[in-house]
Amino acid sequence: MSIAGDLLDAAILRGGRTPVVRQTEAAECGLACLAMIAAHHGHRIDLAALRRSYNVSLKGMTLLDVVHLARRLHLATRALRLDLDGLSRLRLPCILHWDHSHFVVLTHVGRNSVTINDPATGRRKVPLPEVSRRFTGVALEAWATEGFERKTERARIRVFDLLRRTRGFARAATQILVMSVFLEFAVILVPIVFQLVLDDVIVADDRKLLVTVAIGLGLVLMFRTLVGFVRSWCIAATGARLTLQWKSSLFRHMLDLPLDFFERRHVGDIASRFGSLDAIERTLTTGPVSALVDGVMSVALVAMMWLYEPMLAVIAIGVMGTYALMRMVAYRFYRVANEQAIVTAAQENTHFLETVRGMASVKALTISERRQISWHNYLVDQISAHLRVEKLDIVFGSASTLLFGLDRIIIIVLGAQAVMAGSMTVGMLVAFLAYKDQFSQRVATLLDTLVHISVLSVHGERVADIALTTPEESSRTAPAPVAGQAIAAAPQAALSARGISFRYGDNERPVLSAFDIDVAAGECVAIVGPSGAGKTTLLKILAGLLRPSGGAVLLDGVPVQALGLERYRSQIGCVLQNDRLFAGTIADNIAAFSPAYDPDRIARTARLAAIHEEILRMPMGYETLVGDMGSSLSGGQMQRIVLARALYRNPRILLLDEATSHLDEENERSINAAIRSLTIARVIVAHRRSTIDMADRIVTVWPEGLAAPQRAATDGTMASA
Ligand SMILES: Nc1ncnc2c1ncn2[C@@H]1O[C@H](COP(=O)(O)OP(=O)(O)OP(=O)(O)O)[C@@H](O)[C@H]1O
Repeated sequence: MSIAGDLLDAAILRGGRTPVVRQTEAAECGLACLAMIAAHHGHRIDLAALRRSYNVSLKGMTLLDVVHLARRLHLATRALRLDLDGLSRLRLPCILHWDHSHFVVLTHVGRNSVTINDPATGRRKVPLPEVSRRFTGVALEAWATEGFERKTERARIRVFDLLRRTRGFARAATQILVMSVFLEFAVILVPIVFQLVLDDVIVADDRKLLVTVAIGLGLVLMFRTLVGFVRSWCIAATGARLTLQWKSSLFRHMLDLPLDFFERRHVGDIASRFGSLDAIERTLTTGPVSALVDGVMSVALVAMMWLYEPMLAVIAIGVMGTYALMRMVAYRFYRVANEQAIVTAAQENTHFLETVRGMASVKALTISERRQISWHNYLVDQISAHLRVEKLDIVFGSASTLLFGLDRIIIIVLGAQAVMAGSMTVGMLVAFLAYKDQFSQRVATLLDTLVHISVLSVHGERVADIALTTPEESSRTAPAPVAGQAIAAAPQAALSARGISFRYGDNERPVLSAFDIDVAAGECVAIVGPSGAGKTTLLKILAGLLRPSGGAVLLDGVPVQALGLERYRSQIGCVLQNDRLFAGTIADNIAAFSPAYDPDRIARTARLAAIHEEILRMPMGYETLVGDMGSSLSGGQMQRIVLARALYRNPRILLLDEATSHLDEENERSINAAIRSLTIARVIVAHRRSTIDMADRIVTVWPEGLAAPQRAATDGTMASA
């Protein structure tokens, strides 16, 4: 989209027409379209706020889901099937089903083209032949009904709140401010000295005064350099402190977020949201202080100019006013351009990370060319978005050079006339010009700073997605267990789940409904069921990783929530389907990077997991380094180390999700024997007969909504609990 396009967006943002809301996650086009339509009718809601009221899974939304959410926003809807001719009769803006997997908002229908707001790429005109290829023929009209409120709902972080809560910022800001004020004295003083030199020293040929003035100027210069040096030092130190404080507390917060937060977002997007803190820090370290100083200085400089020549001062103020007006008008599209630059950078980063992580598949499928093309497209989007911001900067830079240059010429001409008329001296004119230049520069910088600070809200919105998501209740935040609810010290425990219900998104069918399971202390239960039935989901719920929408998990009869999640998890040894190792040694990984690990216990658990001998045969034994995410190990080795890691914790409950799926028969047999010999409660999700057979009992999970005869047909061999 061009600068003209940005201008259009900006105008629309002002005028209440249909703004572009960009999706930041792959599955969010439906949400973004609804946000656009709601904004058109006056309810300006951002995606973060919408996401909070409606959980969309990574699979995205169907048209029916869009209808349901529209109803919650008090928008009435009408779904239609139509051909191209019917587009002109639609009530606009409306949602079009696009490319069979995407939604866009139709805002205008012309003779040869239509205008759409595409949540993925922005606003554009689409020629009718392209529409006929991409439009699936399904449209959804939406309009405000009773109960619809014109309001603004934004889940964003107020950047100044961040500052208020930052330790030591107020003190550092005050120091920087005081030093800035000292520096500014020099700015006010120097033109007066120039005037003195021109009017008194040169005219009167006063050499003694010249020496005094030169010494004075030298002292001012030294003072300025020193204060400037200390000020820059303070700014750098404050910036570093802010980054450290903000990033570590945001990372801490992120670690406490529930697992489903990460399951619904791309890793590149989360990284980019995190990176938004850098942008906030860069602007806020100096922004508020320099805005304050520039503001006060502008007033002081106006006063100085007024003292010299009010008429010339009025001209300087008038030109400045014109520039300020121009920046205000253009602010909105500067913001839109910035927003696009950030979102496209996140998309490019996500694609990049995904490609690097999936390199083996890329090569095996010979899709390097296709990945290259799609990455190239993202990169072009990103670079053009940045280019748009840069072009805007160039436009403003040139406009200010032109305006202030003209202003200077006018003032020199009028000032020279005043000197010739005797109402000003040459020294006064030079001093006035120095003040005027400072004034123009200060106000321009002040406006730039204000624009940058306001654009920070874009970054604030992105950080808010992490910072405002409610953390799961951990032991740190959970109340201390009430008497009788503490975890017993006995090595064995019973696990049960009562009435468990779960769905991945508000728009998803339930995976589990009112599901019950009891595992007695010391018992081994195998969970079986067809693929996609919900076994992994159940195991994650039992492990305290997913929070069920209904029902409760109980350890020895005490609900998990009452125990505190972290305390509960510390009792559980868990091996998930795609469990990962972290970069470090094998010993570090088995001991989960505990600083005081017990080598004997590590060897014992590795023996149980049938990996001890293999580790000893490795070049550096337990000190062998494991690559990023376990990449230097075979799938089977990784599975056994992950199992050893789970056993190292001395768990009271062991949960295994296809933990032996990569193993050969012999290794599987010895692991099964080891697991059978354990005396703790075990829950094992398995497909293999040999693993299922070692269980004391089998529980079958059936896909929700599957009728009994279908269940029998799905798997006749499975025993039911
Ligand atoms: N993150 C997710 N978002 C949305 N839906 C999901 C997610 N993870 C799983 N599902 C869906 O939940 C259902 C149950 O998945 P689950 O992984 O629990 O099945 P499973 O019985 O363990 O399957 P398998 O035996 O193939 O591992 C599936 O329909 C799956 O598509």
